[in-house]
Amino acid sequence: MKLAANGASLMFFVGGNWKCNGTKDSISKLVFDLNSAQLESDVDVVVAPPFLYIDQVKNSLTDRIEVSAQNCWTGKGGAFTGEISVEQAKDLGCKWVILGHSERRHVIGENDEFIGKKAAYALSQGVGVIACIGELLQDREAGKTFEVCFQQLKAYADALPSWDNVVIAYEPVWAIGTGKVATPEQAQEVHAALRDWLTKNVSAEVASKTRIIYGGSVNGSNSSDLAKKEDIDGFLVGGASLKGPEFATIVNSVTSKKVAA
Ligand SMILES: O=C(CO)COP(=O)(O)O
Repeated sequence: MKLAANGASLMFFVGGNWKCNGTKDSISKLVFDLNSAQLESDVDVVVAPPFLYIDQVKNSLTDRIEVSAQNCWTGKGGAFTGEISVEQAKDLGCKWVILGHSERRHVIGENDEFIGKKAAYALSQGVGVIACIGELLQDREAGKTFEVCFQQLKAYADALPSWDNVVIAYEPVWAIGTGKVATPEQAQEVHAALRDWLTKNVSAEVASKTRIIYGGSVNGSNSSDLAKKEDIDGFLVGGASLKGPEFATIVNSVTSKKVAA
């Protein structure tokens, strides 16, 4: 297991990104299943419901699991029709916000600068950032995986005053929702390169204490092999996080990490 600068191990982190899925009824069932699940204690567990259901989830979900927003506005609220401010997400009990997700970059059209602004503002309000990055299939095929990921990481580095409350989520776009998971070796290679980039461009301390989690077709069958890799500090899960028992299996894959350490 990767050690923080102070010698303590990095806490495994598993997030469930529910995306734009669910109804009051299906979410109530999912919360029931999560509340009934046995979760290993040494894992930070977070779920990100759609905004409209955050209050319902906060009011019914065990405190063992923290709640994240899936997006936020770049600054304080006001005359921004359709937007949600960090203050509002925090008011409903969100401790985290997912930013820079590939669906926001490539479907909605958000760019690095806009994402960086959001991240800096969220941190300034005491909300942790799950900072997503990842290359498209065409980038990987053109041998540009590192170049693209480093550029996205640099945009965060340029915008953020501190990395204290940040988790990096490496999510190769070709693996998201496709059932085509990165192999443990492919994911490890990028995670190690990202850590190395942080060492050289931010600091050795930030590199060793920042969790780098993997996302893209993670499920209950592939999570333990991925978790064994040294630089994989957890997961950001989409589809499989909509099934409580399977999400619990992914959370509990931390046990294979402990064996591998
Ligand atoms: O986008 C993801 C998590 O943010 C991953 O989605 P899937 O797990 O459905 O591939």
